[in-house]
Amino acid sequence: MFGAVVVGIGIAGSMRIRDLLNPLQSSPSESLKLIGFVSRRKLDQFNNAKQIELDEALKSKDIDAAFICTDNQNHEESVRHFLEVGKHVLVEYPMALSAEAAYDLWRLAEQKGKVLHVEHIELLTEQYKQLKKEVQGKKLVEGVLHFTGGHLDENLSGFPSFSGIARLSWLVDLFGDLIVTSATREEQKELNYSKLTAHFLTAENRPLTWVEERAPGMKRDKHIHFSFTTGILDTLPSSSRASVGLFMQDQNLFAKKLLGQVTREELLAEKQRILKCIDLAEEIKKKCEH
Ligand SMILES: NC(=O)C1=CN([C@@H]2O[C@H](COP(=O)(O)OP(=O)(O)OC[C@H]3O[C@@H](n4cnc5c(N)ncnc54)[C@H](O)[C@@H]3O)[C@@H](O)[C@H]2O)C=CC1
Ligand SMILES: C=CC1=C(C)/C(=C/c2[nH]c(/C=C3N=C(/C=C4\NC(=O)C(C)=C4C=C)C(C)=C\3CCC(=O)O)c(CCC(=O)O)c2C)NC1=O
Repeated sequence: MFGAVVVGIGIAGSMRIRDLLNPLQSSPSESLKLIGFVSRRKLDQFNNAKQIELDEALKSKDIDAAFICTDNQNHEESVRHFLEVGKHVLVEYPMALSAEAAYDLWRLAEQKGKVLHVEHIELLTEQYKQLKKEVQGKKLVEGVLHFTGGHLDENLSGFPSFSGIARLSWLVDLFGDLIVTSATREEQKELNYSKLTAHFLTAENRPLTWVEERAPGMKRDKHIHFSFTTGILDTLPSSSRASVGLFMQDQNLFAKKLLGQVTREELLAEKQRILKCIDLAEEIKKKCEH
């Protein structure tokens, strides 16, 4: 059994507590046991889970793993604290808000011999799995991925190429290695309007564009326009809900890693994908700031 603590009780943290208390039957998640949660608010009890102080969680011999579900801005610090005291860590994406911090945290995890797992539920949705099937084997001519969503506080969420890393993760998982050719950022501060546009080239020199647009009240949505040599794909597959919740799927993956049931090759491929996306996010940020 691995004792677990959840840090940060917002949308993601609440779902983590729910899933830790109700693991999927006969799945690796049954090897995780919720010991308590850490929150800055005084909550005492949450779904029968017990609130504990951060210091206590870091010291506790009953806790083997921490689920970091705080705002992006806090990820680096929390991940570092728990790795330093020899705990395994699951962190919600993005793992950090700079490439330097991300590489540093992986090094620390390896030094300590602990699992560092970054949640990427955007790759686990039925819609994405279907999209991946539709794209597989096709040759890209050019493509656009346009995301819209509500306003995010950048002090908490970080630069949009990091808070929007799930879109980068789609593009890299679909089309392989990318290089950033240019990136711009448009902002109307008084309206909390923000639009990031990044241009890439694939390894086959095909152009890809990512737009991340946010404003108060803007609907959370994604649009694609992918031209292939065989035709155009401009609607995302409609998809049913996964029979196993996304956070539960992710928790199973983490538990499998703790149990040593994931091969070195798989671990390495995942780490490389995550760092590749973080590198792109960093590169986009730099280009926008120039
Ligand atoms: N909501 C979702 O569907 C998904 C969220 N995520 C990621 O999960 C993380 C959290 O997102 P949400 O739950 O949506 O945000 P949220 O704003 O609902 O929750 C964040 C919580 O962390 C708490 N917090 C911040 N700093 C803290 C600290 N130092 N100690 C203890 N608690 C602290 C905040 O008070 C808040 O309750 C983000 O990194 C986000 O990118 C990832 C995938 C999906
Ligand atoms: C209803 C308000 C709502 C909020 C505040 C919300 C927040 C939210 N959803 C996210 C991703 C995500 N959120 C979901 C799914 C959900 N997330 C949910 O909170 C719910 C209810 C679902 C279920 C449909 C998925 C699948 C992702 C991964 C990125 C994606 O594919 O869009 C993220 C991570 C950053 C990002 O990728 O943009 C945040 C902060 N999502 C919401 O839907």
